[in-house]
Amino acid sequence: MSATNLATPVVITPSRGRGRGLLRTLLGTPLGIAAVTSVAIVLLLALLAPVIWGDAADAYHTDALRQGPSAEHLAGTDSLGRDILLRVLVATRLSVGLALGATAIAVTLGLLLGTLPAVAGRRVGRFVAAAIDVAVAFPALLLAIFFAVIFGVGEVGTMVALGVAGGPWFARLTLTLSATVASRDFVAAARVNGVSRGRILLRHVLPNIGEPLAINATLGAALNLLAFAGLSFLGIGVQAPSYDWGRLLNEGLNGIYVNPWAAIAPGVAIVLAGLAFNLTGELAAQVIGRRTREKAPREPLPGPDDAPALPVIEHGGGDDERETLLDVRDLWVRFPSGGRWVAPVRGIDLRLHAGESVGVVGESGSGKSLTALAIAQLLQEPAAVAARTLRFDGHDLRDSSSRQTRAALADSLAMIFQDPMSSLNPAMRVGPQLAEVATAHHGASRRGALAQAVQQLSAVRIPDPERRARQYPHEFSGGMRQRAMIGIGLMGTPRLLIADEPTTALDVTVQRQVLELLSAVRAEADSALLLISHDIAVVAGMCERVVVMYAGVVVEDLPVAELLAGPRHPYTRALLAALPDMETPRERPLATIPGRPPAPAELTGGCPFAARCAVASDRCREQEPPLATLADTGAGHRVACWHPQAGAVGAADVKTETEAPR
Ligand SMILES: Nc1ncnc2c1ncn2[C@@H]1O[C@H](COP(=O)(O)OP(=O)(O)OP(=O)(O)O)[C@@H](O)[C@H]1O
Repeated sequence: MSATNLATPVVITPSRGRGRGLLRTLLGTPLGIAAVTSVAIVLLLALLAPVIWGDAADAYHTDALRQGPSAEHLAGTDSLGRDILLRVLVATRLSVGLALGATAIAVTLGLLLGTLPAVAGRRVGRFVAAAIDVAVAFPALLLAIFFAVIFGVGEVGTMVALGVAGGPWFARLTLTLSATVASRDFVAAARVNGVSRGRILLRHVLPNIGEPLAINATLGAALNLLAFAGLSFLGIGVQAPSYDWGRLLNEGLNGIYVNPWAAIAPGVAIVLAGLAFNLTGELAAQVIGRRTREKAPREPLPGPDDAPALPVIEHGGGDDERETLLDVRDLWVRFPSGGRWVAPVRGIDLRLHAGESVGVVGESGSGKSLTALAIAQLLQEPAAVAARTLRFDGHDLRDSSSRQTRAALADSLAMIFQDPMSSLNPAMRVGPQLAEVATAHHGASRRGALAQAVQQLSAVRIPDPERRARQYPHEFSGGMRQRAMIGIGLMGTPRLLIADEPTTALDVTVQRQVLELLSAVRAEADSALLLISHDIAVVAGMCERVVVMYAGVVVEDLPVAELLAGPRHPYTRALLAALPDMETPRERPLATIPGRPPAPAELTGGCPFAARCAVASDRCREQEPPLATLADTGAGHRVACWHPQAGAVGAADVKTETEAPR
């Protein structure tokens, strides 16, 4: 047994969440059955074997000394004629009990030590953290032997020794996990609200690290089982007349040439019990990891999974003769929810030409981000994505497992997220983060890539780029971080930039600068832009075309010029009419669209905007209108409405809160 194995927990940090019935689901898997059955057998033996076979295992058979396996003694007898199999079974209680006891001590000690820096003052905290680091540096086996001598050779002394030796590992784990949680915003908020350190630890930190600790404790128990057997084998652990598997193994090895089963039987027991604990640890990890996942509902998936693919369109609808860069038709995103499928994105049609800038607007929850993530192939299980056409730059994205498709996405599509702090690596300097793209995609040398990174930082208007390239993201302001993200996006040769609310986290002046920069640099690079925003004014200022989304569908797709002249869908008109301008009377309340968009699970089949629409009819409530070109609009203007409006937008297009929806 290696010293590093001894009571050294394997660190598993599972995802968090709550769910029901998952344990039952897991019991249906081979791993679940194996783990539960094996651990149940081990525990039952530990409980019952000494009661049932305790006396028989101690009985001497002077007529059968050191015998091999026979019908009477299945694994043979030892030098005093005692039945080896019965002794192995009876030893389960002591072996498992001591391993669990040592684990309990290690976990308790680890929790106490690991959380002390969080509750004690800074100086004490630093001292404890340093002491833990020093203790972890010692080989755990040597520590255990050292403590066994101090606490006294024997089962209790060795159990305490093993627990104390394993404590620093759990303390280090607790310290690392709680430091990660302690830096989260909800802990900072609790601190600002005057919550005491002890309460923060109990209410906010420990519940968030309990699961990984529990899993590692289970795996630690398996390692302690092996460690205890090892120490007993060395003569430090359990002393005669008591016996555990380690002692039986030691005794068996003395007569291995006469009866090999005397050594094999306790060896097998150690391996099987260790395996049972390991399987339980694995099972615990899976149970916790899967708790957030919903089971796939039995009902058929809504959407175009079995529908034939649509023919490729080289030049998208309208009069635009530019090459079609992105062609999305009938795109669906579905999630399992409460035993049903819900579809927050329901058959989106979207086309982008090379170099074109298109804005996607809509209220929160309309499916804008999911659409972008589905296009960039960033959605994972349990999301189910399907489309009749999903082509980008000549590649069928539905075949995202193909190497060429992945390479095309990596090189030609760049994504800029809402929060640059979470999309930049906090442990890496900014320059190397930009340089990584040049190294990965263009095989640039380290030095060459860094020079390109500095150039790019300068191109996205970051002052003193050489110095800034050597800094970490936390040393940048929010606006500079977002510029750096834009810089990263432009390090490759992106044909399409998808920017998902790129300025939401920034203040108004910086927002404007970042948007102007985005507009300028993408025009220079001749990249197309898909700008997602809830601000129709921003989109109108930056894009050639606007796609308006509502409750998972596109309700209007129109050129910006027609948006200003007067859109046709009542929702688009209401969005525009609700925009305040310099002439909006200050004494009047701001106009709002009363009500809220329906959640994906609340959709009933009619037009999703009907409940909030001033011109909705019975037909609207019963039948969902298709997205179509109207007789009096150009091919580049499509609307999904049974009663499209005309003319300039006015106050009548938006209701105030006092007006009830019809
Ligand atoms: N993992 C998920 N499981 C179930 N539903 C989800 C999941 N992710 C998103 N949704 C639902 O999908 C809908 C659309 O979400 P999405 O993030 O695309 O909205 P959005 O238009 O980008 O909103 P925002 O402007 O607030 O970012 C929401 O109702 C959301 O609750």
